[in-house]
Amino acid sequence: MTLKLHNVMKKFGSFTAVDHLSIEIPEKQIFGFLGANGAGKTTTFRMILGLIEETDGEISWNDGEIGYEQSHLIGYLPEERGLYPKMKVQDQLVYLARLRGMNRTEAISELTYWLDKFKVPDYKSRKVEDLSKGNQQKIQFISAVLHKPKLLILDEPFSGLDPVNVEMLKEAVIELKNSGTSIVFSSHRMEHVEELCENLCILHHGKPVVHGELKEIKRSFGKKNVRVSAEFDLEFLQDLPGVTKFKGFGGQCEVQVENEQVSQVIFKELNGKGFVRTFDLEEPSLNDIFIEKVGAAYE
Ligand SMILES: Nc1ncnc2c1ncn2[C@@H]1O[C@H](COP(=O)(O)OP(=O)(O)OP(=O)(O)O)[C@@H](O)[C@H]1O
Repeated sequence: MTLKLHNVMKKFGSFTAVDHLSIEIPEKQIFGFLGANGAGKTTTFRMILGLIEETDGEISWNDGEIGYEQSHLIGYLPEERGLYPKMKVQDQLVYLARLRGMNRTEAISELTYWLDKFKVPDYKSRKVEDLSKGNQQKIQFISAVLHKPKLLILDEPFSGLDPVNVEMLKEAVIELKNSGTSIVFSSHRMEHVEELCENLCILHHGKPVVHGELKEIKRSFGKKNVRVSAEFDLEFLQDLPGVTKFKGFGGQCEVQVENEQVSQVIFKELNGKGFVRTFDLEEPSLNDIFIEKVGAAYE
């Protein structure tokens, strides 16, 4: 059940929020959707869900349209969290599950599973407004997955969560992927995307500037990072040709190099200057790639 967006465009008046976006979201994978504030991520999710209509282009799932029936196979965690504050957690989750075609018994069995998993089994009879923001978010996540969707769309699922809850949610996302759910999530945190996704897209002013497999994106970026620790001053490295960024001081530094050959030049330059404790050549981080493709234009 591949989700395909072909030349999708969304205009609000004369403003183009999403501009000729063509992406494929493979099934049973976790797909990362990145972009600075206002890049068009939420707008894209809303079009996939049919909450707003695309101005142009096509969105298909398994080569068909996403109609009422398919919408029951989708789970959505919106960016604006919205639960009924006065309702008790179990009543609310059962209500939302029934809207998606589940019966009460199934809903209770699923929600019990998830509340146990999130280590909050005793929240069933508590009102949503009495829970902390992070715990409300867990309940909202449960409401998005209770009906066992085939496609799960998560708009910034990790924002506002403490590190323990981030880990818990990540584990849940991985478990859902392993059970065959296709997942798309947006995030501003590159390390989450790096850890969870095989494929991703970076949007910039509504246009995809990077799209594809994470491994291939890193490989084709060309630039690499060299991390050095030595018992002598390394600042001279910043003046070498092919060194594009330098961070550090004294005997510790991380430099970005144009390509692998430059790292060999650095290695030779270090030779004979003193004791080198570590020398590591690393792939660029997704953060490096994001800053180069998107950040530079904002700074
Ligand atoms: N209903 C609307 N009417 C007019 N403009 C809109 C509407 N919805 C979104 N926009 C504009 O479209 C652009 C993209 O917004 P969107 O919410 O999709 O961004 P985003 O990538 O999700 O951002 P963030 O990371 O801040 O959540 C923004 O400039 C926003 O102001």
